[in-house]
Amino acid sequence: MSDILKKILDVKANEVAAAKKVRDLASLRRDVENDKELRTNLRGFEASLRGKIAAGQAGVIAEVKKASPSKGILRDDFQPAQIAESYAKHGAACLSVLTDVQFFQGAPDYLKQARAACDIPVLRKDFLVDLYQVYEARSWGADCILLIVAALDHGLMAEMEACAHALGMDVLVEVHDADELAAALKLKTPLLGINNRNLRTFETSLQTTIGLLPRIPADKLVVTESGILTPDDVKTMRDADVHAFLVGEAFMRAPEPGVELQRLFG
Ligand SMILES: O=C(O)c1ccccc1NCC(=O)[C@H](O)[C@H](O)COP(=O)(O)O
Repeated sequence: MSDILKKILDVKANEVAAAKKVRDLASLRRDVENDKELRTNLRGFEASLRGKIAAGQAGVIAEVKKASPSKGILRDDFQPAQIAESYAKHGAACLSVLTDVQFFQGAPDYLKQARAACDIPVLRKDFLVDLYQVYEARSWGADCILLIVAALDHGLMAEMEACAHALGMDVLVEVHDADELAAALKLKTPLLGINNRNLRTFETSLQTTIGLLPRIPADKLVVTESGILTPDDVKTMRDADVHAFLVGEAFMRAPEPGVELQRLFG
């Protein structure tokens, strides 16, 4: 495991322990399961991606991310609601909102603000290490969670997936290599993210996605993540039959993120 991932996971374990002291898992779970609004107010993350792709378009998961460990601050004028509106207006299928505070300068409130400003589904983008965070995600309105194979014991990962599905959320499982892919394919979710960022060097290579494609069954929906910066990058992926994208930096650095989405994806 890379040093940065180790550091992030330590922080997450501490955050969960602190949150449980305020409200324990049983109580959070009860609140989420008994909230009628939360049981019904779901937007269908996978369905939104598939809808765009069926219409011949790219399924773009547009990220709301103020900063990152590799690049520092990406955007000074950071207004999650405005960014979300811009993405939705210019054709994003879904949003990805960073809720991590320490490393990405995200916040749970940003997820709530972004979701309230549009009608497209939202991914809680964070490093999930405990069932508690799955319930948290739904309590904040998330329609989908991210499970990172490199960060999780495989038994716990399956348990978190089952919990998310029981709450009506979709699950995006993320891999970086063939071993992680083998573990991800044991899950039920059809949403398979391939992250092009090497977590040791922070370098991105689209070959990470391309190289894993032959090992992926046809019923999986591949999402290529990280390092999509130009229309040529998009073309490379679409030529390889990859039509779903998770993009952050390229949009965050643009004056109007949604306009940049349209420029990259046409
Ligand atoms: O973005 C980082 O620097 C980073 C560092 C360590 C772990 C994860 C990291 N990023 C998470 C992501 O997956 C990206 O935010 C997402 O794929 C969008 O990538 P990009 O378009 O390159 O901003």
